[in-house]
Amino acid sequence: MFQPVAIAPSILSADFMNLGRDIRMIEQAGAGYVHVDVMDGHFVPNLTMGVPVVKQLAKLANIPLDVHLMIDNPLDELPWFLEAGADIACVHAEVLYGDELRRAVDMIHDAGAKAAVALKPHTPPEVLEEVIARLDMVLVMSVEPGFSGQSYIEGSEEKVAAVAEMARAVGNDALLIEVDGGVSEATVERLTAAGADVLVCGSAVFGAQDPAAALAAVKEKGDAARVAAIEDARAEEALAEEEM
Ligand SMILES: O=C(CO)[C@@H](O)[C@H](O)COP(=O)(O)O
Ligand SMILES: [Co+2]
Repeated sequence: MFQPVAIAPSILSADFMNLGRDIRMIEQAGAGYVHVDVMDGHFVPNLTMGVPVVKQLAKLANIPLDVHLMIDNPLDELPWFLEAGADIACVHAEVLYGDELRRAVDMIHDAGAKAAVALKPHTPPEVLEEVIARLDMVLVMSVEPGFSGQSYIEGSEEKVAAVAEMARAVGNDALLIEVDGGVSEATVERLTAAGADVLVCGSAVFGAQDPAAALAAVKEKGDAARVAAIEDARAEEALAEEEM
């Protein structure tokens, strides 16, 4: 069944002096989430925003906050971000060892939020094996985390397809797959055709002359590619049945 894609504009690329105005603008343009890039200067070489800003964003936004935690110590800091109002809390698999990934997912769910795990471009989806059945979202990074405005890493859509296959195999039909990094009108179609549900857009939206129109254009292309992928799959099924 067709489910429209959701756009999650990254507030990191917005005007920090006018966050309320920019949030209203993306809400009116049809954004599904506000993507919040928290960077600690350790896990990534950039320092962005912390708990007080997330708290203010939670007050401003009428759509869910999707908080991408690019931090070294998520188990220590998760409680603060959950308390601050993260609707989706997304931790990086690369800094969680042994049973820590499972504990992070439990901590997020116990706080009533949705649990997401992010994978850097070189992290294989197999690291999700133990938790994928219970996850609400997987974030596939299509650039090295740290900065907005980077170019999409070609082939990232293959990881999206691999995550979609893993979710199907464990029966997690509700899992959302989010893609983050270099998503634009030029890259969205291959991503949604591969199974992406949520598209983070930083520079493609806030760097455009008309951000609302840019958001709508990415969404329109993503939805169209999704419809086409469903139609292709149906046609293949019908052909296979005829041949039986
Ligand atoms: O998490 C990150 C970068 O680490 C992203 O959310 C970017 O901030 C998205 O920006 P664009 O690549 O869309 O410009
Ligand atoms: Co991000």
